Formats: sequence, structure tokens, C-alpha cells
Amino acid sequence: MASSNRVHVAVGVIEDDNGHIFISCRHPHLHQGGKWEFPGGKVEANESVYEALCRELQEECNLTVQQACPLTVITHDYSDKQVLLDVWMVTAFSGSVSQQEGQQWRWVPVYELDAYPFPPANQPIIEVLQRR
Ligand SMILES: Nc1nc2c([nH]c(=O)n2[C@H]2C[C@H](O)[C@@H](COP(=O)(O)OP(=O)(O)OP(=O)(O)O)O2)c(=O)[nH]1
Ligand SMILES: [Mg+2]
Repeated sequence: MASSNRVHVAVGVIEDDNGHIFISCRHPHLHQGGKWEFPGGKVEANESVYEALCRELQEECNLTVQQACPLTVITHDYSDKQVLLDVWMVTAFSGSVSQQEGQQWRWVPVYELDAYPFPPANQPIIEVLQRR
């Protein structure tokens, strides 16, 4: 379980029909700013992780999740913040997907993910995707 000050984050790995993954670049002023990320955000007190995933992906990417399954869970201690990333693979979705908050975004093949700087906590996610 997350300790009281560990931030619980729902994260979505969204894959399209071509096997490309949706990534976006965090705004510079945010924690881990300038790094690329999979969309997602904090799980609120009154919701399940799946509910948070659906809400965040709707808000951030205009994407309606139709089906998703757990991929991996990562706990990571940054010097300034502790996170628990609850990572889900989004296997079916609808909507005209783009980034809704002014961040750069793109669809990239899995083998190209290494070319993007992600937050340190994301390295195991990328390894899981590349081993599939
Ligand atoms: N969304 C997302 N967050 C990540 C990833 N990797 C990683 O270390 N994080 C960290 C950065 C942040 O400290 C935290 C998630 O914060 P967030 O900024 O997305 O949260 P949020 O959308 O709810 O935004 P807010 O409430 O701060 O406005 O998790 C990732 O791939 N995606
Ligand atoms: Mg977010």
C-alpha cells in the first residue's frame, strides 16, 4: 500500500492499431518537467484507480477508455517526492485522441521510446513494454 505521503498515480499506456504508444511532454514547471510521460494523474480519495485512469485520460487526451488491464506497479522515491505508479495498458478506446493541456504529444513505436527522456520511475515500464 502507498504510505500516507506517497502519491498514488494512475498511468495509461495507450497503444493504437499500429502498435504505437501515446506519449506527451510534461510542462517545464511541473515535477519532472520537460520529461516525457504516459498520460495520467493522481488518484483522488473517492475513486478507484480505474476510475482515476478513465477520468485523467478523458481530461488529458480526450480519450474514452473502453478496456484496460493492469500492466505493472512501480514505487519510486524521488528526492522531493514519493510516487506509486499504477500502470495500466489501455487496450480499447474511442475518441479523437490528442493532448488537451498544451503539451507536446506524439505516437511512437515501442522501440523508439528509448530515444525520449522519461522520469527515472518510468524505466521499468519501458522495459516491460520492450519485453512483450
Ligand atoms: N502522469 C504521469 N506521471 C508520472 C509518470 N512518471 C512519473 O514519475 N510521474 C510522476 C510525476 C508526478 O510527480 C506524478 C503525477 O503527477 P501529475 O502531474 O500527472 O498529476 P495530475 O495530472 O493529477 O496533476 P496535478 O493534480 O498535479 O495538477 O507522477 C508518467 O509516466 N505519467
Ligand atoms: Mg497528469
